[in-house]
Amino acid sequence: MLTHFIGGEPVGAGKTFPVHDPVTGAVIRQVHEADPEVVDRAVRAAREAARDWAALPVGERAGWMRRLAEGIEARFDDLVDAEIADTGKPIDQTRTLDVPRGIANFRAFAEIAAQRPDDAFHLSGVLSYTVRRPLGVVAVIVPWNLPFLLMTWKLAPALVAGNTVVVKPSEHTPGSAAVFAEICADAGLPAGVVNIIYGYGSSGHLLVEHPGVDAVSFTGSTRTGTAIMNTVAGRVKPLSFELGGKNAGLIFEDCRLDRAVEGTAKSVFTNGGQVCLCTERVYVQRSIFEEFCARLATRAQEFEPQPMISKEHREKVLSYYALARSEGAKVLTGGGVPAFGDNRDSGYFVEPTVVAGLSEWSRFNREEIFGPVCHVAPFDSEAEAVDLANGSEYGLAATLWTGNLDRAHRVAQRLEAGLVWVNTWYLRDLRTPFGGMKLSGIGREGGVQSLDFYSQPTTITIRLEQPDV
Ligand SMILES: NC(=O)c1ccc[n+]([C@@H]2O[C@H](COP(=O)([O-])OP(=O)(O)OC[C@H]3O[C@@H](n4cnc5c(N)ncnc54)[C@H](O)[C@@H]3O)[C@@H](O)[C@H]2O)c1
Ligand SMILES: O=C/C=C/C=C(\O)C(=O)O
Repeated sequence: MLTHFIGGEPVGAGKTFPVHDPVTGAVIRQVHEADPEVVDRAVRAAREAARDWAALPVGERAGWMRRLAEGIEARFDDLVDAEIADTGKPIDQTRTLDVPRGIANFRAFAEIAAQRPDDAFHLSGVLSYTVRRPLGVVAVIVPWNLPFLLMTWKLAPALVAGNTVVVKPSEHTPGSAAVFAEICADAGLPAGVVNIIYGYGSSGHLLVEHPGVDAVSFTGSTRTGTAIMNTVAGRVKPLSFELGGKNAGLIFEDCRLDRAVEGTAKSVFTNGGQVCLCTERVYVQRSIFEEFCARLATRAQEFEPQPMISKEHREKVLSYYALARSEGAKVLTGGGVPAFGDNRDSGYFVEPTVVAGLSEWSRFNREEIFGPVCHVAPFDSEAEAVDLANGSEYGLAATLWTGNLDRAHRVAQRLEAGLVWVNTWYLRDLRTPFGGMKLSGIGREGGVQSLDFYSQPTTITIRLEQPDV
């Protein structure tokens, strides 16, 4: 039974809900669900801890971040196990991406914060400088696809900037957050600096609307982002939103085809397509279209299927497979449910899928699916490729494959996306701005952009005595 972590203590109040193993569908844990009383208790604990935490020198908070990174290292295997149990992710990915990024997130923000200078401006005897102070209590609401990576990506900068936090992980993936609560307690982190509560969207709603919450940092769907924005509008709480995507991949005839096929396959099928950065629209220059499609379809068949997070999400993805057919698509590979002949048949798997032949205006090509699936379409000119990529209401990420350096820069700078990868995908430098345009989000996190969101400046202006010379 997982209990909330509030004021440094386990709190086991409230109703409970089950978490399922996506590989087999079996119930693997029961978790307490945060009701209004629990949410209030967590926010109060965070408020009580806020003043002392904010008063620590940033170097000391950076020291805490390094200790948390060490704590994660010490519990590495437990975190891997918890993450795999809740998500069914491949162990290789969990050991090389999800958990290491938790460590890297704390280390990176410790350095960035400790080294950041404040601004100062001097002009004609007027000196202005800024001091930054934390926002107070930040609600951190995160999804199920990269649970530990995304939680720590927000926690580290929020904490090092001097805020205290109440985190609500996804109802599907509380396990790694529960291990992290133990890490905070074992490290001796002051009580109330990190509070973790569990529950569905209804618990998240109670948290963001609580008057003791000063700001909301949210990663999840555009639909939930809209709901949160409405909830907090009356109190004009600062929001950071990392939302959905409908990301394009552009494959030019001058690319290294083997790398483009492999990279595109990874960008479509990694984590079962359940990464906001995954490619769902692939545009290929006509001269190499047939060959590229054939090779991508072959590569899709080799991918070890990863389960969808839940029965409902699997139904959603399968409904898009059906939609593709009803909208007139040609299915190049997949489109169904794999049969294993063992207990995985009661899990939440779908086949990696590639389809073609749909209009840009089809629902399939406009809506985020969040599964191991893409649509492939040909283009004739660079200008057309850019227009096709930009013809989406989303603007999170884009990937382009070309051997022409001029083209790479020209196209990358014209794409309406917060992130553009050239001849690679999901390669990260944690100091860079991360986030999306249009329906994909508000603001950027990463590096000093995170510190800017999780703090607010006061500008102090002083008229200096003019020297008598
Ligand atoms: N841009 C990014 O960096 C990024 C990263 C990962 C995932 N995502 C997006 O996340 C989505 C998949 O995750 P999901 O299905 O868990 O998203 P979701 O929006 O359904 O849920 C995200 C979180 O919000 C909570 N929540 C739901 N309703 C709420 C409400 N009314 N008020 C407050 N909290 C509420 C959920 O319980 C969960 O913890 C996809 O759209 C994906 O693109 C974006
Ligand atoms: O599913 C979305 C992935 C988001 C990734 C990050 O926020 C990151 O790598 O920092």
